[in-house]
Amino acid sequence: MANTDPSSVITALAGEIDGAVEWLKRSALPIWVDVGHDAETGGFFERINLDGTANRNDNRRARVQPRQVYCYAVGGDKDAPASWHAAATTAFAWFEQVYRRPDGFYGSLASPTGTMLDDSFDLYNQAFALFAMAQIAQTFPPRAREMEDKARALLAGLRATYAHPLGGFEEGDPVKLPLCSNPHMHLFEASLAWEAVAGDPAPWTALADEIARVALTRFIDANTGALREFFDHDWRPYPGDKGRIVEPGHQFEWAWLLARWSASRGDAAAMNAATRLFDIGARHGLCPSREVAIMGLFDDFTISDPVARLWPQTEWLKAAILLAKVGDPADREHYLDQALQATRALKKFLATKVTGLWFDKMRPDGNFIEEPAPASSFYHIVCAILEADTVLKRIQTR
Ligand SMILES: O=P(O)(O)OC[C@H]1O[C@@H](O)[C@@H](O)[C@@H](O)[C@@H]1O
Repeated sequence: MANTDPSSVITALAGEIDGAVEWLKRSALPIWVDVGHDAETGGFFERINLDGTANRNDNRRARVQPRQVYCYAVGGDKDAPASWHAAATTAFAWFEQVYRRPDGFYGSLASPTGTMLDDSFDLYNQAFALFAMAQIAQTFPPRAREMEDKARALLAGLRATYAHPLGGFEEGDPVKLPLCSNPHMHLFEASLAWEAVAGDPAPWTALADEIARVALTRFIDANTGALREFFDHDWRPYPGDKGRIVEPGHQFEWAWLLARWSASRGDAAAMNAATRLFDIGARHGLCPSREVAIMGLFDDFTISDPVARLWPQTEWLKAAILLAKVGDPADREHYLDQALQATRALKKFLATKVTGLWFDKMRPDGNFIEEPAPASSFYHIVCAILEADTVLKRIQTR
């Protein structure tokens, strides 16, 4: 699998990434707004069928709307059709109108016409609300102040009601177990996005630093270097097999975030943790025959779930390309080669008959499950392709 000539790896990687950018701009962004956006309500559909028609009757998860808002705010650059930015704006308005509860938190699930079906609090959904607000602030400067006020109020609410005494956040009020690393990962992502765009970055810097500390001291096992998913109320591994789950996609996703954080803070220990996470994902989380990242391991690195979903491939790519830039220069060729492998893995999932859609799950036998493409994966794809394009260009010009 490994390709050892550095210049040929960069050339191959640049070719793959150019192809991915082309696919994104010419096929994916157009179809997910033309077919995937519901002009009647202003929100986004959950899924597009593989024949290219919208799946209009799905209920809509709160996480999907802000993820799609991010895609069309960040993807709609100056040459983009006006409909892309318009879709981001109307979907955010729909999200606010439908999911926002009187206490300022966001509920979890709504019907296609906008009736709230499950208004329960989920930390995960609050993280994506914050993330979308940051991208709106970035893309639409006249709305920056409004978004910052809104995001600050949401963060204040989270701190007031859900702050965990040992750092990080609770899953519920009253206490709900297990505690989870996953929503913290997305809060970390949102805090880094806000740190870059806020008029007053201080609360976001504090949030990012707090989450990094909890990740380094609680989520990551000091002996193996692996990051777990589920915890008891003292941030110890949750009892039973649940507490032993280690997801390769999340090893990569946290590696990317901790590498970003470490580069901005000059924190060498965090960079070591990030490279170790990457290494665990790459050593134990890749299927040699299918050449893709799989869903689940246990803490002894045996396989807990051999299915390969699309999103871990995007996280593999983001972490590899960034570590090629900010990691140990002696390992650059290794990371570039990993980025090339990840790009090729991602491409397998994008090979649908109607261009611009994707398969979400590859079975252990290498066949994809034939099912509608979920909108929830788009944010992973957009972020990975834009990150790979930007970082590779920086690597090439230095
Ligand atoms: O499962 P969906 O909604 O497609 O989201 C895709 C995935 O995104 C990742 O960043 C993680 O948070 C996963 O736990 C999640 O499953």
